[in-house]
Amino acid sequence: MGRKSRKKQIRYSDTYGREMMSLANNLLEKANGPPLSGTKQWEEFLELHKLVEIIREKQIDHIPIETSRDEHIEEFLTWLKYNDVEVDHVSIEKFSEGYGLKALKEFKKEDTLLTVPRKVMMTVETAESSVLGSLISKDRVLQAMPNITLSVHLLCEKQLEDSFWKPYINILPRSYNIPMYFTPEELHLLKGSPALDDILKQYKNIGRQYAYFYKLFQILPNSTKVPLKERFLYDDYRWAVSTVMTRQNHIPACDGTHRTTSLVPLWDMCNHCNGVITTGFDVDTNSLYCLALKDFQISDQIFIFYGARNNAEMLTHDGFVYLPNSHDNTSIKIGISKNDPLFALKAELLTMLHISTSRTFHIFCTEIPIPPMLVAFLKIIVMGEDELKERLRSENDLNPALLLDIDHVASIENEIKMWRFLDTRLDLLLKIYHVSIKDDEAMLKNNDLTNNARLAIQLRLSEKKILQQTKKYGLKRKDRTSKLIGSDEENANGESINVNEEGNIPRYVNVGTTVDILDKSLNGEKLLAGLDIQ
Ligand SMILES: C[S@@+](CC[C@H](N)C(=O)[O-])C[C@H]1O[C@@H](n2cnc3c(N)ncnc32)[C@H](O)[C@@H]1O
Repeated sequence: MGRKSRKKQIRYSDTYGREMMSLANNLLEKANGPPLSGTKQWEEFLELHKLVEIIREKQIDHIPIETSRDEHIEEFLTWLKYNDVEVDHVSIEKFSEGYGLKALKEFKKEDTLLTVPRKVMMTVETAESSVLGSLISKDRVLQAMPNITLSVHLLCEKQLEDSFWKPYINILPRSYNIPMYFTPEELHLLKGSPALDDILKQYKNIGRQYAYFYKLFQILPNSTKVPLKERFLYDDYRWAVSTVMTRQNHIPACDGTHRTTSLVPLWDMCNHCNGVITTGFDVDTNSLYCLALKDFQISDQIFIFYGARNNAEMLTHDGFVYLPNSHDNTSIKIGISKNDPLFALKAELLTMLHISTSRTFHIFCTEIPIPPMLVAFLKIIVMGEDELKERLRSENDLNPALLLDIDHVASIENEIKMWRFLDTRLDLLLKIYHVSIKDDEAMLKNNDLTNNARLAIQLRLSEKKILQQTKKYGLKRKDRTSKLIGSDEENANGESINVNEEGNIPRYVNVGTTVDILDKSLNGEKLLAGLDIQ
């Protein structure tokens, strides 16, 4: 099928085999280490990376010369047609997002774009009935991890000259932009980003899996049909895992009892845009179907929506950063110190709201960036003893669940303290990046950046912008509270506390219920109701 290789059949020399086994043992031992964080995690990554690069260097001569994807498109379309996939209304073209589908006719919103029958899909079930089947029945890793099974299945089929899926495999990308392909310098640009932890874990996992399978394939009997004993390169495994990661879908298993992980030819040529999920599976026709998420004119690129992911997930699992991402968010970790004398009371109140005392929250790029759980957490973390005790008694209007409502003002002092607390936390997070938004914007103007470096900078910039917008939002709410209530005063800690005309600190305000205190001091203006925060 037009694939040329430098060496038709690789016969490993004894020296290569011995060296590789020693490197695989070393990699397995290192990658099996306990999870680390911070500087230790980065140092571990550098060690793993060094080892993996030694392995890649050793295998460089075994990497075949790949043909271009273009050369295989016609053959792929013929294969699809032969297997009952309707391909007359779309074509495969190159776009800025890589290859994608172009509309050859007008599609109205909700028209059927594609139907792909199960028989062309590569799934965990087809893996079980393939040359890999007997190994899956014995190996616990393959049994427990469907993505890995599908990746190894794909790799086996890639090695088999007579694979049913050869025309599909030939049009798959040759390489990816997911962070597993980044150099340490490119990854270092993500310092400060919460995404880095997941990315380094992903790198370690792939290293561990590669070493595990390398050893496993070496001890397979010579009679094995698994075609990976003779050739199992790190680059091949990384490619297979990346292919599955960026293209997989879940469909009902043949017997309908569970979902199975699958690769769906043609459907997986669609690139992503904002929207809603329009892909489903019709069990009657045993086909995946995909509807148009909007009108597409002739020659438009056909996009689908991959799902609500933030840009960190997009980069880690899909290899791109989507700048108009309406689901973008970033995470912020907050915990109550065990040394806080009010820890027990705060913990009790948080437990009533099913919030743990230390956790990660997501903040969004939406009009109200802060989710209800974080609102409650912020109110509780800055509460004084009396307020906590009163809330815990849940009397009158002080039901703890009200704390989840951003428009519920626990007390003016509490309101101001919570936004101030958040502001300090956000400042700290912004500082961890070491590079300002302005610097990032300037760096992105540099045309010499590698594609991976550009992606890393785009991600950290999008995260910082969310932190910055949230900071603005919090400060506006705090300032509005201060202005509406009266003059600013400072308590003994130098913190400003607001007093009303009578010189009292208003305590509890439920917007929409007990607004009397505010109504008195604000000439009837409702605090926080209808805030327009840009
Ligand atoms: C399911 S595949 C889509 C087909 C792919 N473009 C190809 O050439 O085979 C997903 C990959 O397409 C690319 N992609 C999809 N949507 C994108 C977007 N909006 N911007 C940039 N790249 C995108 C990413 O490389 C992603 O990993």
